[in-house]
Amino acid sequence: MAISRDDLDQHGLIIGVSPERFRAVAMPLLFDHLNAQCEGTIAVNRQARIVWINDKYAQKVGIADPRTALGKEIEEVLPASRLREVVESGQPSMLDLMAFGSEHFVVTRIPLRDEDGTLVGALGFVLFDRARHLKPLMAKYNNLQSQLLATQHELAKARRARYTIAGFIGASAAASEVKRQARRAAQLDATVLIRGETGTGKELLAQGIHNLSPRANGPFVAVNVAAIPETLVEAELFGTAPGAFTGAERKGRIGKFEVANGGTLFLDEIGDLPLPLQAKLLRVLQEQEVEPLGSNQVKPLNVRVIAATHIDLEAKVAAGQFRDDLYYRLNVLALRVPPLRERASDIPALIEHLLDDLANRSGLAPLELTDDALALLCAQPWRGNVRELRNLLERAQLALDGRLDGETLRGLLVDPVAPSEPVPVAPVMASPTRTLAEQLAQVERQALQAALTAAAGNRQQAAERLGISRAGFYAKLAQHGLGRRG
Ligand SMILES: Nc1ncnc2c1ncn2[C@@H]1O[C@H](COP(=O)(O)OP(=O)(O)OP(=O)(O)O)[C@@H](O)[C@H]1O
Repeated sequence: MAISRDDLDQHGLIIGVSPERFRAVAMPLLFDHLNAQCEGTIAVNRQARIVWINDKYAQKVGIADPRTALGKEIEEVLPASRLREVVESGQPSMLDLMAFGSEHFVVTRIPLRDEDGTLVGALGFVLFDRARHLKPLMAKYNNLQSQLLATQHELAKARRARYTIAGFIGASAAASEVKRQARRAAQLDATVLIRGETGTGKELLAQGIHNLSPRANGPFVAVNVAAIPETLVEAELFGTAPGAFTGAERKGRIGKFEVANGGTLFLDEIGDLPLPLQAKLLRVLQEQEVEPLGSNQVKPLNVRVIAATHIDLEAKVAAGQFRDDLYYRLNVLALRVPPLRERASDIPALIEHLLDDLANRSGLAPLELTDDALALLCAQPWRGNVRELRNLLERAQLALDGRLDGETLRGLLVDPVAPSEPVPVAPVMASPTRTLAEQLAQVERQALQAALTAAAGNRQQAAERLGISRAGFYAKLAQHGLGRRG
């Protein structure tokens, strides 16, 4: 049965043909056309087993005799095929990319129904294979795909904590104590509250705790609560459900709690968390499940929270601005990071570390400090702590030609404090948990640093103050990792 000339009017339009007859004629034609034009055709039955495959397709996928494929489950021959979904859902998949080995085919899949409309199988056509027609498009697709993979890799890397507890530079009693507490916190899985002025290294320690904890392979996600507009904090932390909002949020957003699942969430400036959200955070911490905004479904979580603050949280609790139950929940393990002025003996080692780090990052040679510049640096109060010190050294490195002397430094400091009295060294507390050798080493290191500070960085004088030879002094500096500088 075909459409005859009598079925056409003078314009060539088909007339007087019933839709059933038209369909009966067109269907086999369409199939023949697709079969001939396409790069391959395959059919499966209701169980997604192959019932037919044309020679072209068989050849493309390396099957010498198409009959050997018959009866096999589709995935056995085409591992990435989604024909099974089509036979199960009855829905076509009009255009898709299907991977085969290192190639990608552009495919279309349609369900096959019998005369009663009952689903009996599915047909798959390879519209184009990558090699012949779609090279430019596929090159673009492959390029985007590899860019996506690289970005995902970068993101995962960025979410890995960079710092370790050992990377927290300082051997003063105060620095050693906070590192000891951080190591202990890494062994436990409880919530941690890190207190300390701005720039003292709270985030660095949080990363160090994460890195030393059993969660080290999970993500480390940092959120600065104070940096997010109040109206967005809830969505940022807990996420939003799809459809809960219009515009950009329509698709829903994954909250930072979910991003940190399996790892650690660092909540910086926790004191700035709006009161209504404090209740929600408390619930998340207690229940270990999150309910995205606009959703009525809870998602289970496994996140450790490390919070940090530079403000007097107890005063906020007393003023009714911070929930006391949340305060107690966060304060399970409390760490206080000392300000730099309480551990001035650590300044020379910190300077050395920061200069090396800046040199590594910039590709420039490390800045050389003269003895008077070092002494001047050691005498400053550093209200912005290590961050301020780092920023100053960075500015100096960019502005100067590899060498920083006292006079130039005075020009860079806002309100320079002259080095006069030696910076007091925090006393070492005798500890029953550390060995005698460790405690003696700590005292020795502090003595070296104090002598250096008192001698304004002059090593000969520092050695004399300590009553040891210059060579002996240098050997001890090296032994304590205080190295050469200036
Ligand atoms: N003990 C340290 N050893 C080495 N680098 C440090 C140390 N403390 C701080 N830094 C460096 O100083 C900078 C500030 O540290 P960090 O961001 O951890 O401070 P913070 O206390 O979290 O600051 P804020 O309260 O402002 O968020 C970072 O570049 C960090 O690497």
